[in-house]
Amino acid sequence: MEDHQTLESFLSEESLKRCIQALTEAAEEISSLLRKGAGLLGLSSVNTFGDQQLQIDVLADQVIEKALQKSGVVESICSEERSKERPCGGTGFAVAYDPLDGSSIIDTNFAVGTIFGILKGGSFIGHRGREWTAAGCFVYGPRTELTLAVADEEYAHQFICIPQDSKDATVLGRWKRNRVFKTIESGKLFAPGNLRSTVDNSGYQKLVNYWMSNKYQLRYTGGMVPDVNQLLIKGKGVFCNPASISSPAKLRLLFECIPLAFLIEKAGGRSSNGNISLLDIPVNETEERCQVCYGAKEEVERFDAMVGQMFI
Ligand SMILES: O=P(O)(O)OC[C@H]1O[C@](O)(COP(=O)(O)O)[C@@H](O)[C@@H]1O
Ligand SMILES: [Mg+2]
Ligand SMILES: [Mg+2]
Repeated sequence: MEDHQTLESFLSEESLKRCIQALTEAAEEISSLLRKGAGLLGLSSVNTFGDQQLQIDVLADQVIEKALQKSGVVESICSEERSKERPCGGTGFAVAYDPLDGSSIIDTNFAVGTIFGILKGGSFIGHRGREWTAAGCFVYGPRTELTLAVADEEYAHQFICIPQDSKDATVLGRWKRNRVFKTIESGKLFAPGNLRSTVDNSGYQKLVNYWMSNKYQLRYTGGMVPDVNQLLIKGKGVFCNPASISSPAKLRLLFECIPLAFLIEKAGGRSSNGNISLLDIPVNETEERCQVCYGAKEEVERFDAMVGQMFI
């Protein structure tokens, strides 16, 4: 579908519109920083998860914070770089985000992204993804795109940022809908994260054998945003990142796993931690990590049956 509806006319609720406008402004700035190669080489410090941060991780985090503060509709924020929830100067929403996902593949010039989740109120703690207002991800590749799902709207929607010369164009008017994602079918495409865990996760090893002997096509970049987003675009396949004792869960429940589950389930796919939907797991702490599987119903059911949640 290419109806070119603007993001501005797609969003009907005024305060959500302001929140998403802030995120798109930030994404345009991050995309321009990435194009210039800003902050790629310098290491900054270590975040609350103990990950080494690049300067660009910290820059992207600050760009988003500033934009959300300006919006006036955000009560609290937290991010992968600064994981404690803190006030953001406005009222209306709590926003959680991974400012730059895929830091380890920025130097290779692969596609990377920003992931976000939005909930009405002041905190994510105690709430499940099913209660969220919206979630999405920006993809910074040859094109800058937004994949967005809103609780009150059906399906997941892709918007492309089309730079416009006209000074009159609103920021949201620059984002044009390109596709609507309604279904994820079973299809022979697999994106197997944390493969090292097959060493001591025999269920995952069996699942990989199943994919190989059934001639699935491997499509994995090491960036969660493009690796999960491709399931929507291709309308088929499976992504997973399971855990084992020697290779524990890496992905963050609040900043990465639930937002992408929100998108995938809105598009007719399934998500799981090996047992239940990621949208049914209440956030107890902003730092929680989780194993994940996303994709077509049958693929996620196969993951639950073969891998399950033994190592969570
Ligand atoms: O390279 P690894 O350790 O297997 O991990 C891959 C995963 O790590 C991530 O890069 C983690 O995200 P960050 O870059 O935000 O830390 C995911 O995008 C990806 O799926
Ligand atoms: Mg990440
Ligand atoms: Mg990150």
